[in-house]
Amino acid sequence: MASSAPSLYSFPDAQSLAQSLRSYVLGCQNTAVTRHDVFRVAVSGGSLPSVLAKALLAPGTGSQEDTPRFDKWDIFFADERAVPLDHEDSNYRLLKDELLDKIPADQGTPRVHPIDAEHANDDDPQELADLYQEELMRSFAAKDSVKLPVFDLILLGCGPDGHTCSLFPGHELLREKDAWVACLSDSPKPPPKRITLTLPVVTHALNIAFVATGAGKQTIMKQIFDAEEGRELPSALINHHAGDKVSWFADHPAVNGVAFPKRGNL
Ligand SMILES: O=C1O[C@H](COP(=O)(O)O)[C@@H](O)[C@H](O)[C@H]1O
Repeated sequence: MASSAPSLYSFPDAQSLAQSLRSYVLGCQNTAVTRHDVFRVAVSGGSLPSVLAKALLAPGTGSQEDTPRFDKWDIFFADERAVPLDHEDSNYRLLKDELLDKIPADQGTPRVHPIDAEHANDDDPQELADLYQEELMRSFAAKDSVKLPVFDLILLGCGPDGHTCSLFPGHELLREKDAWVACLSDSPKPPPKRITLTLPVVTHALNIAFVATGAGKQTIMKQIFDAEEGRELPSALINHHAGDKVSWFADHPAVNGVAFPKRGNL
């Protein structure tokens, strides 16, 4: 269990949320590039890619610290659906349409590591999970002894049921201790076959950010932050295990009525 609490930022509108998310992500980028000349980030699907694109594609101040350096980015996926990369359910396709295809040429080209269902047997999502774990091992394990990958940043969404990545409430995958990447064939949210980073990998990241917007998230946000019975929700487990490494970027409608202390600025 982490010793300290996550930060919950609340913004009046999409514009101010995007501005703060930009500062946060570029802060993580700059620290990572200074430290090891690469920024290793995992990205979710759902509502996250469009908010991230709004943050990163906006004109910046022109200062060095406010400039995306996509040539230094290694982009991985926090979860993916076992569908072709051009399928409308693909998280890769979503990120490509919202962000990757719109990056200005002078900001460089990221190295993108999709979870590509074409590389595995259709009926066997475990094969796809194994292949992606090998991809992570190639990227993170300079030595054979790396126990868990250390992402510089993992960007997460939170579903109205409290799921994050493809880790769903009450699902046995929440007890996974060894695998870096896991599969499921019984996702309660369609499509059923999915690949996901596991809880130990997510909580091992240096920084973890959730984006949760809209009144549709209000009930689950109260459960995650205020209610005893919400403690076992996947998003709450990440708060619990990663503590102050976790920052939530929410808008006012999503956190209306949440008692947990909220901040207005980074
Ligand atoms: O199915 C998924 O849902 C979550 C949450 O999506 P949101 O639209 O409520 O933000 C998302 O983070 C995940 O990547 C995706 O596969």
